[in-house]
Amino acid sequence: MQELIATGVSRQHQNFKEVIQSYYQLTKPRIIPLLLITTAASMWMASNGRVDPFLLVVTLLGGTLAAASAQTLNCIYDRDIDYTMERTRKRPIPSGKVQTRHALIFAIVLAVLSFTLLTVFANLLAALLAMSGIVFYMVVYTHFLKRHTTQNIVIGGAAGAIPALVGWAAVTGDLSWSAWMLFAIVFLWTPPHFWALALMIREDYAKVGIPMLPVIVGEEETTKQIWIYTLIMVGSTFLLIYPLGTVGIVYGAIAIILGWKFIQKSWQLLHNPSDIPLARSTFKYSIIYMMLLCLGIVVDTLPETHSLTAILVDNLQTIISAIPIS
Ligand code: HEM
Ligand SMILES: CC(C)=CCC/C(C)=C/CC/C(C)=C/COP(=O)(O)OP(=O)(O)O
Repeated sequence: MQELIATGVSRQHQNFKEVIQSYYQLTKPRIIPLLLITTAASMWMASNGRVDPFLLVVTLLGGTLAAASAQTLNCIYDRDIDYTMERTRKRPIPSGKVQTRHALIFAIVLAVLSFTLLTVFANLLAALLAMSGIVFYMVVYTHFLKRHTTQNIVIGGAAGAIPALVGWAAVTGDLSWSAWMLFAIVFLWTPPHFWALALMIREDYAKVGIPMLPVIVGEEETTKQIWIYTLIMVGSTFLLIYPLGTVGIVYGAIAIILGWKFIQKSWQLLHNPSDIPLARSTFKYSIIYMMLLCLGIVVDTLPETHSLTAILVDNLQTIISAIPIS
């Protein structure tokens, strides 16, 4: 009955549209697009810029269903703390809009649909990887780590990096160093992404006893960790160029500009650990960063970009000699 107290909403009083909206909210839909962007970038890399549109659609759909299932399971498991935290108490389960049992059925249906879709239209490896994402996020992150260690999101972050593997596997049927490299980039990006947010909402986590890093070690140590992870993560983005050679100079230029800005933000945060607007801006930037970096991968791997850069390089001599030097 406590489920119904948060907002006073009764299940009997929901119309069809509200029911659909409640199930939609269970999937934490705002996070899914970025997971799909990493999947898509990986597909572009794996296919040298020539992605089969049908495969792209089914893989992204399968990925969406898997992520939605994982998030729904997380909403079920965390319904007690979600009820207590300000930010999460209006979620469908703590607010009494969806019954736990129905949410569980919904999550299972989503997972089955995802597995079937990916197995039939992509391949078994992509399907198994998507399922491993659900299991890892649910069992390793949500059950074992989230409530027990400050390293929860460092290790648990691997779940959020799995979509990068799904994309590569869907195209090639196996995994390569480049797939693992994109996985590593998302993995290393997760701590700065999440800890910047956790600096803003640490009181909420403290209230429910979740040992997120800023709650346990304070702001200064957290910003130090954000700084270290940002440096390693930005450095790692260049390994896709050398030694892996999967992307080229267009991606390189984009990675330098985006990475420099991320480093600047983390540096500022390191010197102003209590600056909440700065933490917010770093969190928001982390999302834009990942979006644009993935876009950089897509643009770089397009055959048109290759032709254009080849023409530019061929004509570099002529272009340079045409520049008037006084
Ligand atoms: C263990 C790893 C991660 C944790 C703990 C985490 C945690 C969070 C939390 C708590 C929020 C705020 C959501 C809200 O206000 O309801 C958030 C927002 C967000 N996260 Fe993460 N995140 C993780 C990994 C990722 C990954 C891997 C991605 C995608 C590649 C991602 C993408 C996003 C996006 C796009 C938002 C903004 C949603 C909005 O517009 O409100 N996150 N994250
Ligand atoms: C391939 C596949 C299906 C992968 C799963 C990827 C996945 C669902 C990643 C989610 C990462 C994330 C937003 C965690 C927040 O959880 P939280 O419980 O800490 O957030 P909360 O405090 O908002 O509940």
